Amino acid sequence: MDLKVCCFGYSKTSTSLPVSPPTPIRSKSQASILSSSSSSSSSSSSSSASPKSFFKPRSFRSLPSNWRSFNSIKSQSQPQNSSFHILNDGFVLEDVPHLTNFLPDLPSYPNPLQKKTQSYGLVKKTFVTTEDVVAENIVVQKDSPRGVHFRRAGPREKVYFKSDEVRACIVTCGGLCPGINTVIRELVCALNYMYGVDDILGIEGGYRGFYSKNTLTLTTKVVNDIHKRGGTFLKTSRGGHDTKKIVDNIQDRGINQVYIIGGDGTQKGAALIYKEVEKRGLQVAVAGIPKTIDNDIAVIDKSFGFDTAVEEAQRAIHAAHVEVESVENGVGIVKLMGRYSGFIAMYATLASRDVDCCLIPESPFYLEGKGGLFQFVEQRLKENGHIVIVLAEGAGQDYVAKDIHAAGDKDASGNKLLLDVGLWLSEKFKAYFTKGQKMEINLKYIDPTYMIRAIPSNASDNIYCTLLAHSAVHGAMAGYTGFTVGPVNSKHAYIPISRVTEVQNTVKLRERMWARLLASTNQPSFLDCNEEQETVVDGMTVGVNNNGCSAM
Ligand SMILES: Nc1ncnc2c1ncn2[C@@H]1O[C@H](COP(=O)(O)OP(=O)(O)OP(=O)(O)O)[C@@H](O)[C@H]1O
Ligand SMILES: O=P(O)(O)OC[C@H]1O[C@](O)(CO)[C@@H](O)[C@@H]1O
Ligand SMILES: [Mg+2]
Repeated sequence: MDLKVCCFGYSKTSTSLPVSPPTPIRSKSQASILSSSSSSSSSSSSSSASPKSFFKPRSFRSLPSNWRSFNSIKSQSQPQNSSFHILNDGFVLEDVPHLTNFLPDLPSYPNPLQKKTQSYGLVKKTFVTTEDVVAENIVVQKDSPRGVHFRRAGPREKVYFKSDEVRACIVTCGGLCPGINTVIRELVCALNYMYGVDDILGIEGGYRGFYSKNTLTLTTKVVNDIHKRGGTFLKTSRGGHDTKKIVDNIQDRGINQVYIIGGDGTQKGAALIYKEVEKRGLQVAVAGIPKTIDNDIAVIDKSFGFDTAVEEAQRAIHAAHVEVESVENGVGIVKLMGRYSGFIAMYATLASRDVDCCLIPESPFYLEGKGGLFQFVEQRLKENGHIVIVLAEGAGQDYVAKDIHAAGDKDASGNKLLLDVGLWLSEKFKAYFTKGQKMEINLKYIDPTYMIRAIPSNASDNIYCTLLAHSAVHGAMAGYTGFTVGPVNSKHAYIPISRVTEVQNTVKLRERMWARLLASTNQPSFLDCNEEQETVVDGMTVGVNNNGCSAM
């Protein structure tokens, strides 16, 4: 047989996973707690319907002569908590867990979308099959291995929940982002309109809300207008993740589908909840929906709200440009969000064309001397009479901390609290130009960070949020769990949570987008041009020749 199947983290078979005996039922949890011995009036047995029999070897090409070693593929990404299915032509499926992995006798039912009266009645191919996958890399070389794939998101022929036995909950955690309310609204509508679920709870105030607050009842009527508002209808918080208390609460309330909207920290919390649910043998699907204004979540094309944020940032940049154009030696500084990732700053700069210089966390800069920021600003002021600088809030943090001897404080989730680099830079410019009597400058510092984050999502983000919500609901109803949804090369996929939390998405200085930005602003790269030396770029040490170009 020419099929290689490899599993990491847990076994795909049911034998190696402990399944807890049924625990006493306290509320609606009857449907939520199924032991391996449970049986019910299933329309089909899970052993044939469960997604274990996918990717039959006959569906794939035979071994190419220059097939690279299994290890090289495995080492590209090796999630702790997902299973790999590797075929010998270099095809890798990074699969997401399924409830039948630890509840092998779980009954399945025909998907209610099969009814012709439902919204999907006319769709040519209603259901995504077990063989539909999404490729992580679409730029490939001839004869290169087929690489990593994820399961395509969408409705499945069989579901593992009866509609009237679903008790779903939704929680939002971490910072705000345009579009959260749209996701909440669309989760409720998708559950209700497509799957006939009418028992949906809102967990208020982030993870801590599971154990410290009463729930809200969410109906399509309650959420009808919330997408028109910024923020989160369910409120949010940082800190307060206590896996045991959260899962106790899920169990006590009889919740069997958990939709978790949040950033990288939230997704790490979701992975822990999934693991605990699995340990307890509960029929609870855990679905993560990635949210981050910083666009710092790996694997997915981009995060929802990002487009809206970039669009809104234009308004601030435009205001800065108008201000500095109208005075002599105008210096405009606009600070945008981006703790470790400068995507908003980079895209807003590229979109605007009014920006002379963009500073991001990934690209260290310096002020004094040849190739430094002071020299560049002075030159642009002499040439144009004004300059606009866009600054991601996480840029130059080490530089600032060293300069002002700041201690590294943290927020409730353990994230480093940032120093105000915009204020710091403003003072530095004033000291250099005005106090140093070089020239009188007119400095305007604009900090629109929270204004950008607090607005409702724009049209394209609204559509994106709808797709995310639908994908999450289809996945949970189909029995998938411990997954995150998101577009990979513009096709929505189910991605193992661990895969999106192991690294952060950052701007890569050695990729083309940053080069496009440098070409567009014609700003310095801040690589030291004076001598041949080594510098750290994208976490790698590279040689830099005396033109400031990478020598590798
Ligand atoms: N490593 C972790 N393990 C478990 N829970 C975590 C972890 N990191 C963060 N959390 C929890 O996730 C929630 C949100 O985390 P955090 O404040 O870091 O925001 P986030 O989800 O990363 O979103 P963003 O950074 O985009 O605002 C908090 O309740 C926090 O306790
Ligand atoms: O002040 P808060 O709400 O903690 O959020 C600030 C942080 O949240 C983020 O928007 C990420 O969600 C960062 O860009 C920012 O540093
Ligand atoms: Mg985060």
